[in-house]
Amino acid sequence: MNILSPSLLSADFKKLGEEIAAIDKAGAEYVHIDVMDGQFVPNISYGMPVIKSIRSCTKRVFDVHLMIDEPIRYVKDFADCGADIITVHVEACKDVAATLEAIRQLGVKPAITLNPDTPVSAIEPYLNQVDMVLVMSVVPGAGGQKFIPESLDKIRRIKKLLDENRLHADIEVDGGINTDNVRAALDAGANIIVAGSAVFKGDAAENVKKFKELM
Ligand SMILES: O=C(CO)[C@H](O)[C@H](O)COP(=O)(O)O
Repeated sequence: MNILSPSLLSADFKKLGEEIAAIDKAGAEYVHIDVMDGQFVPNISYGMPVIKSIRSCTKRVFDVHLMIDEPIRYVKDFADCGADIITVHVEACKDVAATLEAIRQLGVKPAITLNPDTPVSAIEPYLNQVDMVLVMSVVPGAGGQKFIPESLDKIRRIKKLLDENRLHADIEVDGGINTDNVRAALDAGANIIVAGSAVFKGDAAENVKKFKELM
């Protein structure tokens, strides 16, 4: 089944609860939550207190993407505030295997991601430890950027590696996805779609429905 994970980064923060209720009711299966620390990426977004407070707004899966240095320091805090999936950057961890294992031990699904200029070979050793691989199709740090077309090849290569090794991890794609390119991402092998501005610009419920029809 293909899954939509709207990114709250583009939501209207002054009515976050209403925005989450709208995407939930319209059928989005996940809620994508981008945490930025001003170190791994230049921007700072939001963290544990916000996630804890919105946890009561929905029962949907909280898909937490940590754009932070040394995320192992905080994985327990994110698990405690309601994360169901925690994604860490291969570039941000001193010990990637230990970080993924720490997430697993907390009863949360571990996932790994890589920046657009990081080769697939960097994540290959960890594919047997993760429930999901996130392919960043923009440079992480901000919503509203243009999809990098080479990301489709990356998705295909990761899908091939997973299949060859009989691994069943999901493939998520994040950055610049809209109703014009979502089909290409799915056809390349992604099964979880993150969309921020294409969902929250305009009527979020209507936009979720349009995505779901195409998926
Ligand atoms: O991780 C992100 C940025 O680092 C966002 O999730 C991503 O960019 C989604 O926003 P949009 O769909 O507007 O590109």
